[in-house]
Amino acid sequence: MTASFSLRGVNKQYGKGATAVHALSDVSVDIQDGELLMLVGPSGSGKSTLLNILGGLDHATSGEVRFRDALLTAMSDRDLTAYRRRHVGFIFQFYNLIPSLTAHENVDLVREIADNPLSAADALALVGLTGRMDHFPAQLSGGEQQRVAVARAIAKRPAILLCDEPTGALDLQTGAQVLEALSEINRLYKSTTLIITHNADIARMGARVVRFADGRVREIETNATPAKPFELVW
Ligand SMILES: Nc1ncnc2c1ncn2[C@@H]1O[C@H](COP(=O)(O)OP(=O)(O)OP(=O)(O)O)[C@@H](O)[C@H]1O
Repeated sequence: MTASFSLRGVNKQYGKGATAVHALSDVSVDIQDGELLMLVGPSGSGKSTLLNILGGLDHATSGEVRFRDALLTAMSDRDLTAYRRRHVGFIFQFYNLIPSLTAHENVDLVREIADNPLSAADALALVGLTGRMDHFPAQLSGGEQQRVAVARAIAKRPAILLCDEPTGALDLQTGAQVLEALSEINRLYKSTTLIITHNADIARMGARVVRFADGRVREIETNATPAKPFELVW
């Protein structure tokens, strides 16, 4: 497999002097193309900071971040925006859907900025929402809204899917449906998928689990047989 991301000595510091926060310290890791990787660790250990840097939302303070042949850490803001639009789908804990648009229209919006998108209907079918396309967010459950957010993220067929606590606001059953959708998309489209979770059970669905503490990678575990989302308990 080829490396999707290659990180070397990545540091991220917020602020200066005595009040500086070292959100990431000397992070070096390779992430393979098509991999499903879980990021775990205590609150404040740097997981979201790393995701934001990989997604081109934030800059590392020092070190190198490469995506395939491109050195993200040398890119201008404009190039990073182009990279993000072309290659990255984001899913956050809160779904951030536009309340006045239907599920179909919410997904359609993102397709306009993509080169070769899935149809909104196909993206919604992948997350099991064919019957809910014309519903507004307020007419959908939390799990369904999150699945619309997943459909929106995957409609542009991103090479990378970055998920920050995607089930943080959901119960077991609906959370498992969202994870099932992510795992299926990873299998079908081979999007490199990174999922942040606080939950040790959810982490078992990753082929690898990267454990953070104090802004550093403490451990990388390999799972020979990753768990299926519906086998997870939390
Ligand atoms: N914009 C910012 N300005 C200043 N400090 C920040 C900023 N963003 C994050 N931090 C700090 O950087 C550190 C890492 O934060 P980060 O959000 O990456 O942690 P996390 O592991 O994702 O935490 P959580 O699990 O609570 O989301 C924390 O100490 C946080 O307070």
